[in-house]
Amino acid sequence: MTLLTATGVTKRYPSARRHPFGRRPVRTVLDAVDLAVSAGERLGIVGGSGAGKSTLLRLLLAVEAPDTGEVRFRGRPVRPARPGRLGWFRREVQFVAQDPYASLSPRMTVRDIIGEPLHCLRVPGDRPRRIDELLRAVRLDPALASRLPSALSGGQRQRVALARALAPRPAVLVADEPISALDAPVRVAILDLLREVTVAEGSALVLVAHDLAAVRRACTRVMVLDQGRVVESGPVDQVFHAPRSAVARDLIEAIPRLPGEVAR
Ligand SMILES: Nc1ncnc2c1ncn2[C@@H]1O[C@H](COP(=O)(O)OP(=O)(O)OP(=O)(O)O)[C@@H](O)[C@H]1O
Repeated sequence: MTLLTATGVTKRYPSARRHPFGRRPVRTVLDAVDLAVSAGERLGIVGGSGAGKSTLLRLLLAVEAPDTGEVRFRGRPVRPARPGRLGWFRREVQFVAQDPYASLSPRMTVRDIIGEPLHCLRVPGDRPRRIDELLRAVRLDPALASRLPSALSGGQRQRVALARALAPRPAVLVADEPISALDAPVRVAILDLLREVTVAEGSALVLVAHDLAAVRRACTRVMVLDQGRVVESGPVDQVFHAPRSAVARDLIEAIPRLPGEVAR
């Protein structure tokens, strides 16, 4: 079953003027991108810096609207709207940010952070029980539930962010470079957890990364972006072993080895 789709999405931004009184040139940052995420699927989006990955996520999350094309969830068009109006969509599509040092409220305990979307999105059910279940799912010691984020390591914070995103049982979890702010050994653990916990919770995953090895560890399918265009997509192993685009070949060459991972 197809859940989240982008059809022909294009995004343009004005860039710097070349002359003080000249017209502002417009840059196409995403160019007619198509994407479809099905239930239970784990899609990686890779590309170099400036390829348009974060812009694509902003469109998929209805934070920004595409200039042309559209985003749909279960066939229903999704566009940025007043906060209350997208509640149905926020329950279905949740987000894990890149930096767990910035994305968690410093004054809330772990328990309150994980419970916040249950409260804000009015998710029915036994909330304390769901929070305990999530703490177990992301393998956080229940003793940490009363701590503030400042008393947690980077990896523990990212586990909290993951538990919070999974709390409303989203159909799709979207993660933007969720390991880039973490130390190398912790990265592998978080990637493995992302894979395991999305399978266990029945959520599809969209994972943005610079690094094809990270996507290979967590995802089944990959889409390669370059200068706002999809240059290649397919099963991760196929792209990894027989890349068709120069960009995918370069990304494979640039792979920093994850600890415990053997070279191609
Ligand atoms: N609000 C904006 N206004 C103008 N230009 C923007 C805006 N947002 C993004 N861009 C430009 O769009 C291009 C793509 O940016 P984006 O952040 O989507 O790339 P990315 O693939 O996520 O890069 P990175 O891996 O470095 O985060 C960049 O050249 C960026 O400068």
